[in-house]
Amino acid sequence: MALQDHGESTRATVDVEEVGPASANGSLGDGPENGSANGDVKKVDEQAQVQQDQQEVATTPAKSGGEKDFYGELEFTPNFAALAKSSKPTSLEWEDVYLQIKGRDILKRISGKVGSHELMALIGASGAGKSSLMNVLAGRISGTGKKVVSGNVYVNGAPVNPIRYRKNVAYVLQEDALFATATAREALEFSAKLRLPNTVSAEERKQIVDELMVSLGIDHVANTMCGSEMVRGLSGGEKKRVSIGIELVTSPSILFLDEPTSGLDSYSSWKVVSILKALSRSGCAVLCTIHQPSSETFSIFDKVMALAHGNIIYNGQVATIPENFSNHGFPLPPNTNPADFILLLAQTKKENDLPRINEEAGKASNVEIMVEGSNNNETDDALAKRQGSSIQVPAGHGELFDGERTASSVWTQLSELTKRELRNIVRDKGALIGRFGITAFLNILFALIFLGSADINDEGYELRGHFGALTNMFIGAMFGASQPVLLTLPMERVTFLREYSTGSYRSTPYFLSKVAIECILYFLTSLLVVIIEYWLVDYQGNFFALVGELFMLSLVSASYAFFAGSLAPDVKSAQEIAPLVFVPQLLFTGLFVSVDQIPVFLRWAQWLCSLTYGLNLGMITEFGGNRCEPSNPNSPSSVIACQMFLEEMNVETDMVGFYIGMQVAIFALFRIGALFALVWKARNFTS
Ligand SMILES: Nc1ncnc2c1ncn2[C@@H]1O[C@H](COP(=O)(O)OP(=O)(O)OP(=O)(O)O)[C@@H](O)[C@H]1O
Repeated sequence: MALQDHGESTRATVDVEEVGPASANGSLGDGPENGSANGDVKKVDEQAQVQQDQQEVATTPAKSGGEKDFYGELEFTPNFAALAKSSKPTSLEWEDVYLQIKGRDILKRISGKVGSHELMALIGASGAGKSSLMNVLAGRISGTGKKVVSGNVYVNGAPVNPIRYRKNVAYVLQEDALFATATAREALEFSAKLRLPNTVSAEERKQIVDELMVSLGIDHVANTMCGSEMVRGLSGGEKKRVSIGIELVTSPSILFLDEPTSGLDSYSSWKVVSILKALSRSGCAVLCTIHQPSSETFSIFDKVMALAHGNIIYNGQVATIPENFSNHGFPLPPNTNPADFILLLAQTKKENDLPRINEEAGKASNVEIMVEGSNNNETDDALAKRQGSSIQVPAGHGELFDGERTASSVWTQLSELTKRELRNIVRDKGALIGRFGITAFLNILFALIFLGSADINDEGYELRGHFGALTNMFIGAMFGASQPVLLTLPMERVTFLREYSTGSYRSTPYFLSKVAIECILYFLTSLLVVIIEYWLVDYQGNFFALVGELFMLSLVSASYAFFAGSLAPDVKSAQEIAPLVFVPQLLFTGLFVSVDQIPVFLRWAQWLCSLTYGLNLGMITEFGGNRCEPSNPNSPSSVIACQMFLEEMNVETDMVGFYIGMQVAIFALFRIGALFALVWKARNFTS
């Protein structure tokens, strides 16, 4: 059957007389890109006409469904004319993309194209390979480990290595990885401040954010917090539009979206896809995976690629689906949503019985205009090739991670991140009340239980009670500091991964901002604990020494939690890992068994126990020197008894510096470990 050759009404593309030997260049495999200076891209001289067309398309509000569009009456006409001025019209083409994971063929030589000004949907049953294809094209999967990747990718007709090109594309994740307590405006401003070069003035940034909020239809909720499961905030559709806006601040020319409508009702989905259509009209090539779109939403797309079992079953215009399938012996029943029809076919037919309809097959390849001297449309790679230089980028080593390249300075990153963390503490009132309220409640309870236990002048004084009160206070500080981190980090981590992987900031400012805020919080909670307990329990040591020791232990305990939270896939797993880290600490303090009695091959673990060092310092503060000397001769307390107790507990009063040094070392070790764990996750971050 002869496929119809459908015109591309909105694209600014031109046929080329000659296309260079593509397979040698822009390959997805391990090989370097070493294309020639000539021959890859054929330039044409119709630029002026095409650019005029592009401008017209860009300034025309997107229509979202023609006459069938009953939502159209609601007059939602997003317009990204402003973006059209700053983004470069770009097309994305891929050829023979192959992906194998653990010996299984996931993508079987897929070819396709999404032109500038085009919106393409990637559909297919679950597991068909949609996300995999998009991740390969977006440079988020490389041929390392058990993955084999090959194929060619072209941007504006020039071969590129997607991993190298990754920083030029925007990727909107399925999960809205938004900072819950930031407002919609703050989320966009944060992205603009950290991702736009510092040549962009504050006023220009504000204008970009303002225009985006209007275009995305979120200006009316500008000051509403994004929200989360714990914090009330934006609706699902509004959050998705904020997520898109965050990526749009950099005026990307290629936009990928992984299931942008998942979890949204049909009107919200329609609105999001209408926005994508308008975006494509600004010159952006937009590709998104989508599950079960309504007919109205599906008809907004220009093109669709349907996958099944890693193969294309349809690649072409949305409008010609009925005709093409009918020509292949699969007539679309009347009043059927074409997307549902394709998905049903994909899931009910055997692999060999499925059609392979490809409108692009056999067509002369189209490439976007490239003009010598004017780099308007040109990619870095294309420029390098035109100039005859070769680019060698081994798969799996995007520059983003190797150099942690960011647009803003480290100081800007540190100040923005710290401001955001501070705001988070103030706005998340539930967490704030919980943190200080629970600390106050528990320590009042402890103080009442151990009321006067540390009073060495009391005739009923018992060293055991004094030590018990002290131990309880330190154990409380350890768990009090680690629990909030274990609960929040796995949730916050996805935001870090998104922001870090898009080059918003480096890892060090992120960690420093966290530590800065922790310092404030842990100092205040430690102070609160000692204020409550000091006089009620009647501790003997220096008030500020006890505050400092609890503060140090809190910071180190949070480091363990940070490490566990960085490794754990979710909150539940983090909670499950926590006992592994904290319970052994109780055993190595010497509370239940002397360390000398623990088998030698396990004894090394004592060196990693911050609780031991913290408690040793606390014991020196409470029982060291002549602090056990009572003024009441009837009290059983005595300096000698305390010294013997310290010896029994293996506490050396002249090793204060060592105990502090070990706390600092453990703090650094686990923080750096967590940092590596997070950066490693960010490197492998694909969804
Ligand atoms: N890291 C991996 N290890 C093993 N198999 C994988 C991995 N990533 C993807 N796959 C497999 O590749 C196939 C395609 O997955 P992919 O996520 O691309 O499908 P999808 O079409 O996007 O599905 P969904 O709509 O459910 O997200 C699936 O069978 C999946 O199990």
